[in-house]
Amino acid sequence: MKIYIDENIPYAKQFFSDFGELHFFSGRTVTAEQLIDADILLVRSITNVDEKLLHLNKCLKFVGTATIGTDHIDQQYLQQRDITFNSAPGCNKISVAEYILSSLLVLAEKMQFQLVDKTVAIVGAGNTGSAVYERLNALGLNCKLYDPPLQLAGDNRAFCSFDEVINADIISLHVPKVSVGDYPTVHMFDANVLKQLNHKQILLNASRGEVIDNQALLKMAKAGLQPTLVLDVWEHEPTIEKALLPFVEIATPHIAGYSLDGKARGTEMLYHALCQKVGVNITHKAQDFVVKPAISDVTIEEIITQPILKKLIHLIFDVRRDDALFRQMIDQDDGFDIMRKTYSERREMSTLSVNAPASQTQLLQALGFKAECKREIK
Ligand SMILES: NC(=O)C1=CN([C@@H]2O[C@H](COP(=O)(O)OP(=O)(O)OC[C@H]3O[C@@H](n4cnc5c(N)ncnc54)[C@H](O)[C@@H]3O)[C@@H](O)[C@H]2O)C=CC1
Ligand SMILES: O=C(O)C(=O)[C@H](O)COP(=O)(O)O
Repeated sequence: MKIYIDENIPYAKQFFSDFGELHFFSGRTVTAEQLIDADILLVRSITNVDEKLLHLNKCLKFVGTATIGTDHIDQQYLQQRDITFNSAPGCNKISVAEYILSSLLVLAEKMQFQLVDKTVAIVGAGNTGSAVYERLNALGLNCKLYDPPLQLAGDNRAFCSFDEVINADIISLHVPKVSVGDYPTVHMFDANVLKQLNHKQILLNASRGEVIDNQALLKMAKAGLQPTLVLDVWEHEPTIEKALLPFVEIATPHIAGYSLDGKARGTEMLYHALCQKVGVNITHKAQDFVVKPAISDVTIEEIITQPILKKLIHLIFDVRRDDALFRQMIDQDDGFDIMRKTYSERREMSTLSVNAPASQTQLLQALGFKAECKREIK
């Protein structure tokens, strides 16, 4: 069997060598000619899998994307050709939530506010939105969820209106890219919605760039009216609107989901799907391949205040590192993609054991750490 794999899928050799001959390709430039004899195709989000890419291939049986998002896959076309498709739902939801947490802690320090005083609207209450909710709710923010499709489907959590979204102190976007149907998300934040926001609010987008009309945002920013912006995703990646950058407080090149753990989980999920498709037993586990973290234990002697939490989170992941590097790299040819390709190892909070007073373990666990109980503070 010939298996064609995006070169940026980690641990592909370890997981897929048993299935046949592996061929690696560059996700942005792969062509129909290259894939002519592929039996299995494994991609990431930067490869559009459609008729244009697959029309020369007559033997493809399985397509997998090691990502949560599936907007780059023409699933109807794959269905027509009877090609099995699997994605990796939720694989990197924790990384996205940790990106949001780091960003908010940085902004809270810089702008001198307490998270607990803020209301946050989470737009999209699926895997990533819920992971964000769990963490921010544990920190005492007033969290509101906005997700009409889920609400309509009978999800029994409390949901808010769009009016409440645009009036929240913090708005965090966690929707898929959808351009048709009753609840499209492309330009959900268009000029009309953006003009209802103000400079006291914070708007974070770690979903897909197209959810915010970037030109309308730029216009607003040039007039000095934009909310504080955290943008991980951009319209027209990798050729983004660079003029936006000076107006963005935290800017990164679509790496919110880029922890090693999240990526490895994505590969493992495709491996499971392929084992099922081919009818073989699962013999490999991501944890056999993923290396130990650089920092694995820490002890906290006090009650966790916001400054202590910031230090703790940033032992593992500090979004300012990525923001600084991005601003340096974006002017290089291919800087957006080079930074993603050479992204230095980032781990999830779950790789850190925190030894803390017993009263703090519930919070630490809700934030995703391995919490170990220490004697209570007197
Ligand atoms: N920046 C990054 O590195 C990453 C970005 N993503 C993006 O985040 C998106 C969301 O991921 P998940 O939460 O895991 O997906 P999910 O499918 O679990 O949840 C998405 C939620 O959005 C809701 N939704 C859809 N249309 C909506 C609308 N018009 N208004 C409000 N809610 C709406 C859906 O009902 C669903 O509950 C992915 O589709 C992907 O595009 C995902 C992982 C990493
Ligand atoms: O999982 C998703 O959806 C994402 O957005 C990925 O984190 C994007 O990573 P690449 O597939 O572009 O490497």
